[in-house]
Amino acid sequence: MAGRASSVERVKERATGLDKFVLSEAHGSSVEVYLYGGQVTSWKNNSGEQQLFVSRKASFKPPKAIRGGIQICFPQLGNHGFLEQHGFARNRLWSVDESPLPDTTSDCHIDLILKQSEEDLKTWPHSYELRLQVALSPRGDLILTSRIKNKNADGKPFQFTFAYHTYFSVSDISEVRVEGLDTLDYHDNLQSKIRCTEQGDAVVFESEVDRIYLSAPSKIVTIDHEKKRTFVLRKRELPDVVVWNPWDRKAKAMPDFGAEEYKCMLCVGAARIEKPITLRPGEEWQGRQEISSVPSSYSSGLLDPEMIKQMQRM
Ligand SMILES: O=P(O)(O)OC[C@H]1O[C@H](O)[C@H](O)[C@@H](O)[C@@H]1O
Repeated sequence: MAGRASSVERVKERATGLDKFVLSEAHGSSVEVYLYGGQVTSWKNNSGEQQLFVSRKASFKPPKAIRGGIQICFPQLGNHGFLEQHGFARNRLWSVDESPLPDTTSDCHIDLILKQSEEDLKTWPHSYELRLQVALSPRGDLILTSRIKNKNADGKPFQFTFAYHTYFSVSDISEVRVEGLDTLDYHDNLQSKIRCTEQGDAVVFESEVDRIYLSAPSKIVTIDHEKKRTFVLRKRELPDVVVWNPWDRKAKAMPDFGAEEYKCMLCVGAARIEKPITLRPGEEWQGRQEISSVPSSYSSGLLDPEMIKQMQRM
C-alpha cells in the first residue's frame, strides 16, 4: 500500500442524478457522502466490508431522506417540536463549504454547508450556517463534526435539537447488544415519551425499540456477536443517544424499508435533545460523533492482547 494517498472524489451518479463524494483512505477504507441531506450512505472498512445499513428499498429521490446511512437531524429531532419529523436539513440540497474552518481531524475529508432557504424561513424564521465535516481517519474511523452558527441580523437567538441518526449494519439484531446505557434514564417514544430507567446491563432487542437515552457517557459500544464486530461510538457535546429498531410490524408499514430488513440494522446515534442548544447571534455550537469498527473481542472497554496487535496493524 506504500505510496497510495488518500483521495476525495466528486461523482455524479447516473442512476439518481445526485452528486456524491467518495473519500478513500490509503489502507482501503472508504466513505460516501451525498450533497443531498449531507448524508453519509456508505462506510467501508479496510477489507471493503460495509458498516452502515441502507435499505434496498431506499428512495434516492429528493425531497425524501435516504433510508439508512447517517442522517443529519436539524433543527429538530423526531417530532419533538412543530417542524417536520427530524427537521428539514436531511431533506435539503447542501453545498460544498468553500471556506471550511481549519481541519484538525484528518487529511481525508469533505466539508459541506447548509444555509436557510426562503421556504424554510416560513416555518423556522432564522438565518444560520450548518457546517458538516465528514472525515475518514487513516485507520478507517468515520468522524462527523458539525458547527452551527446563528447569523440572525435581527438580534434574535434560536434554539434547536440535533442528532446523527446512524443506521449500523448488523448481522442479526437478536445477537446485538448496546453497552454503556445501563442505569440511564430514557424517553420511551413507544409510551408517549415517558421517562423510564434502563434496568439491564445492556440493551438487547426482542421487539420494537424507540428510545432517547439521556446524558449518556461519551463512549457507547454496539456489539454484533454473530459478526464478531463492535462499533465504538464516541461523542462530544451530544449527551443523548437515539436507539431505534422498528421491528416487524413497523418495518412492513414503511414504504422505503424491506419487511425483513429490521433484522440487519440498528440505529444508535449521538443526539442533543433533552437540553436543546440556544445560540445568540454570532454564537456557534460544535458537536461531534466518531465511530470505529473493531473485531469483537473488544467489549466493555476491555481489550485483549491479540486485539491490540490487530488494531496496530489496521
Ligand atoms: O421514518 P423516519 O422519519 O426516518 O424516522 C425513523 C425513526 O427515527 C427515530 O429513531 C424516531 O425516534 C423514531 O420514532 C422514527 O420512527
